[in-house]
Amino acid sequence: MSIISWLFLTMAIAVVGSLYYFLRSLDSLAATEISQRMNLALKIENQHRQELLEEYSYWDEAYEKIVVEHDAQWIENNSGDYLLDNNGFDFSIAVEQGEKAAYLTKNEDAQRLNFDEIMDQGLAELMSMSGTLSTDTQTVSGYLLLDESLYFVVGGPFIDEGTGTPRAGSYLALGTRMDYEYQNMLATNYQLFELKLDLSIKNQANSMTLRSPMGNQIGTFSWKPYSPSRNIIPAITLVIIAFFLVTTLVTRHILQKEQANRATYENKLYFEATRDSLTKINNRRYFMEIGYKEFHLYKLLERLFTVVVLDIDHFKEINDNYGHRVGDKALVHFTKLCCQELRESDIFGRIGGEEFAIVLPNTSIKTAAEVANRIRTLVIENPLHVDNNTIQITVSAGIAALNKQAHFEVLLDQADKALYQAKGSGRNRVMLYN
Ligand SMILES: Nc1nc2c(ncn2[C@@H]2O[C@H](COP(=O)(O)OP(=O)(O)OP(=O)(O)O)[C@@H](O)[C@H]2O)c(=O)[nH]1
Repeated sequence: MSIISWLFLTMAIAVVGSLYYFLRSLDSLAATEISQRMNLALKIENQHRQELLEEYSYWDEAYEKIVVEHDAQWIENNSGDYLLDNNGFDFSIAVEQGEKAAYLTKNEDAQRLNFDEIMDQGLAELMSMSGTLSTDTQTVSGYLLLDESLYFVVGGPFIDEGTGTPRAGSYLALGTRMDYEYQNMLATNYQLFELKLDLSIKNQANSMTLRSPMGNQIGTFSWKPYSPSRNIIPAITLVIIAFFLVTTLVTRHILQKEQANRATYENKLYFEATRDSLTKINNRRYFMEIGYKEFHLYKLLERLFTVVVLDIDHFKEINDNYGHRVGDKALVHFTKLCCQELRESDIFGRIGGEEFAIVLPNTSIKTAAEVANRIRTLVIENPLHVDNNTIQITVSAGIAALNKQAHFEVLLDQADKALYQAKGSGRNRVMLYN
């Protein structure tokens, strides 16, 4: 795997790890918040119901009509339908003089309740707890299990409006059945999810225990923990995938561009190191390098191997008569003409100012002479046309073939000697070394 791939892998692990930690923390925070919200919900509901109870027990007329006058009609109307319907209670119960008399009104949902059951299942405790309180209202609340349903009950004595003191021997309690409707109301008002009341006693996460006035566990309220991660994960996953996709594409693009640049640069370097800058054919150094290798290979294989050295005749005159720029054009022109006569396998190079050499593998000295003569003829037939001048060029060539020479330079030197003879014999001719 490349360093980049390792880098990506490490980055991906770090991102996923951090995200996992972040989402876990988020979920845990949310779970704590929901649990706090649940506690607050029950506290607020408790407070609200206690305030309603206080309002009623501070009402002297209620005390007079219920405890003193026993006005059944008044009781029915005021602590009955009105109180229950308008404030969400399911029953109200007024107890007088240590249970001597009781007035119980209840709505349809609490029809099966009776006074004794309510007293037995916890109201007696509530009353005794109220009595021990030194507060003005002596209001107490608690959960009671009545007729297999859980009720939230608030209770306290009637209060003398004038003196503000509890009236001894009187007690008023209001109960709310914790039914589906009540749970629904809690869920909606306090943004809680999937609230469930369970009468079996379980100690589990995301739940709270409900206790009777005496502190006994009588039920469990559980809720669904809110997991923000579930909502965020698809979006985050998309963002991560998009991020890695874009990063991968951009990196790939940059690397490819870099590679292409490097390849172009290397090609350029290679070209500059091996080619003659004017004619673009092999320079002397590179010609000698590959010529040397081919020479030894063909010597080993005992195959035909010939070298031709070419030199433009009286080139100095071209320079002198038309200038160096035209001289350069003549060199390029000559090179192009030579190339027309050469094979792919031939090695052509500029080995001096106006001196060129060709390595002809698998070629006899006779064939090499034919090639050299074809070049010579082509050069004569194609004078250089420049700046309205027609410049006739001729070339002389010397040829040597591989036989017993130990080095490539020796062969080249022999071809050069033949060239010298060609020059000496009047130029524009091809001579063989012998
Ligand atoms: N324009 C141009 N001239 C060059 C270049 N390289 C060498 N020369 C010139 O080529 C000429 C070669 O002259 P000589 O060596 O006297 O040979 P010649 O005039 O060709 O005469 P022979 O070879 O004897 O036929 C010199 O004047 C060099 O300055 C080049 O790259 N461009």
